[in-house]
Amino acid sequence: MAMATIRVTCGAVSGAVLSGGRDGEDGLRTQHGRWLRAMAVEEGLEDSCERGGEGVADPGPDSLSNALSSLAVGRLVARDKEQYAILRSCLCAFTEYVGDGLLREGSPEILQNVFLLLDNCMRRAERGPDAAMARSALLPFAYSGTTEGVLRRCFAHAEYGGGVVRTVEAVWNKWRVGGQARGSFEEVFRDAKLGRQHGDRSGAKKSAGGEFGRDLEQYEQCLLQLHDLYEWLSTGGRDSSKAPSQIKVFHSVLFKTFVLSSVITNNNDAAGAGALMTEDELSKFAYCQELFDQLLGILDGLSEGDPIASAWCPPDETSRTVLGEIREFVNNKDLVPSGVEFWRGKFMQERETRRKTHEQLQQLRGNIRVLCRVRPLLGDASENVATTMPLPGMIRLRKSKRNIDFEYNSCFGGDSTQEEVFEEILPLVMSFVDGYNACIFAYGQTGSGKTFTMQGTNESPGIAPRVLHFLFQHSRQSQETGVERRIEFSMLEVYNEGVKDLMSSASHKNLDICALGPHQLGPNMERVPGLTKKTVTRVSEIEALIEQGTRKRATTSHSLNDHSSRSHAVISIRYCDANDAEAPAPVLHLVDLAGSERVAKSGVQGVHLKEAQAINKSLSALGDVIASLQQKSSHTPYRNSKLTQLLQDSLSGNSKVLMVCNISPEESSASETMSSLNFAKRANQVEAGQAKRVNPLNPSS
Ligand SMILES: Nc1ncnc2c1ncn2[C@@H]1O[C@H](COP(=O)(O)OP(=O)(O)OP(=O)(O)O)[C@@H](O)[C@H]1O
Repeated sequence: MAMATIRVTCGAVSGAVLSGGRDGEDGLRTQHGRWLRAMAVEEGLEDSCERGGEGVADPGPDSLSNALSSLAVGRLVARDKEQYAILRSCLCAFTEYVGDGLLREGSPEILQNVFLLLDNCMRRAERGPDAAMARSALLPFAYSGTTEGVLRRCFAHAEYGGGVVRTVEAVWNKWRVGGQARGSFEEVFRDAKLGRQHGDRSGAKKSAGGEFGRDLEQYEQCLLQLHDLYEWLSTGGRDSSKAPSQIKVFHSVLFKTFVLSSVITNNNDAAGAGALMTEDELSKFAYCQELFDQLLGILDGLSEGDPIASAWCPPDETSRTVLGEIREFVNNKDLVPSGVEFWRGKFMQERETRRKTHEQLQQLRGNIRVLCRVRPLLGDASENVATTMPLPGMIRLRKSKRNIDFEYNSCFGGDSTQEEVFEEILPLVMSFVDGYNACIFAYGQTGSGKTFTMQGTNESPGIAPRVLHFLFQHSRQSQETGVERRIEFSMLEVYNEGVKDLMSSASHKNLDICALGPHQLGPNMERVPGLTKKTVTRVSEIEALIEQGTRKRATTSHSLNDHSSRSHAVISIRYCDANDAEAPAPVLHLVDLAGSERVAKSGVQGVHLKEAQAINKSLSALGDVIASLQQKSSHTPYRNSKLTQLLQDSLSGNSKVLMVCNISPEESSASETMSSLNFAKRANQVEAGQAKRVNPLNPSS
């Protein structure tokens, strides 16, 4: 319905061109006819002018009107050379009028229509089945230096009203995108204004209704162009080689549409809601906005590698700002773009491929893998949430009204289960049973779910008990194939820079850490000599051991967590060859770090303040080690804390390492969350190198 109305209106535009608008001086039509006749003679088209019905003196309103309205709606029958020739003559005539300064204050419609047609010609010449013909017929004319000169003169007529200026600007911008014009619109416009010989702005001011009408006409043109572009973009079989030229058109149409839509909206608002628009105009306006949204939706969903996405690069800052505004404008609305699903699917597919490739590369380099887990909201469900997961593997943090995106190997939301998390770390556990050292450490603010993830509860067991269950299963299977395994379990804590054995029934005395460097420790040498190791043979023993260790572990209550761990807990599991006590066995460390919150925020004092300071010292030492590994420094400061001395074997390339970054979703925790996410990002960049098998317990794997 909307499209039919547009054609009628465009016909009226052409009619205005032919009748010379409101010029009325010495008869534009006569002059026009004179020019056209000369052109027609030059082109050898006298016959067709005569066929127009009004003789050679005037090519006839019908033929020209038809040709112009065809052009205006972008429906020119291209194969008709004759039509192009007439159009070309017509355009030449109008342009010459402008060039000769014959168009004065009385002729804004003509000026505007000339540019509409110019604009349309350029569009026709850039695409469509008859592009080649249109190009040869029109482009030399439209892109010629003469036209640039004419455009410059037109700026001098800017006082005809905002509508004309905007049309000129849109045409000019299109030229700039095509690399045809020199200088920016603003510069040329300013120059033209300075060089203007006469002109009375106030006298030439148009009524709001007049300008508004012209804006709508242009808007209709945009609508047609947008419609074509939308169809092209949303078709799966579109030809990607045409993407750059399509995007050029797209840029300028979007720009123009945006300018026009704000002008129309402003005009309408100024005159009272809906006052200037008829119902039909409103529906056109809405249709245009909808198309516009859909186009942007498609662009948003394009993957990085898509030729359109790479061509979609705003030419300068101004356009970038305009595009930013367009996006804001579109994002404010609650539209579900229909054609977007296809592109979204494609995008997700490509993203997944990219993620897998990236992961393979990380494995080759021996990067620390990072898994991020968001704790569900606890207690006050009305608290504002600062974290979302817009895409797989991505965490978005909203902080100080800004969105910051972080990408990791995998991310888990508040509704994730312990099973899902274990499934994600299973490849690492498989590597461990295959003979590699491994380390999983949980990092995060206090109360963010580290202990829940690493140890869990009886109802919802975490990583440690699940790993042990898995090892029991695995050892049973290998027994069937004649290989006997033994599982050794130890648990210690680093508390106030002392190392304590959590499995020992003896007094809670501190243990020493072997001073040898990471590559100096022999295969069966102990990093913590004297640490109790329990051989576990039954599933039922596991829970009891973990519970015993956890009971002994230092916890306290402070303002952020009722049962906060004030120490770093390390569970170490050895998977040994039961028949060969001398055979080197791989070790898996499961590290539940103490909370990384700032001392002031936890609100502790006295002895707990000392604990907090020790935690901060060791975590900042861990941060220094990570930074040094990330920067590949020649020296890594493992010795600065007990925690880093303990973890040096895992971080120095002897192990496969995975970090779980636990975060709290609440807005009030955004600063702590940000620092955890940054820490995890740095850790993810660490290339520790490929770990080697300690002992190929399973040579076939
Ligand atoms: N994914 C989850 N699902 C359900 N409850 C959770 C989850 N993560 C954490 N919790 C709950 O949140 C609270 C705090 O979790 P937890 O004690 O594991 O945090 P923490 O990071 O270990 O804290 P701290 O560093 O102070 O020891 C606990 O009551 C825990 O049960």
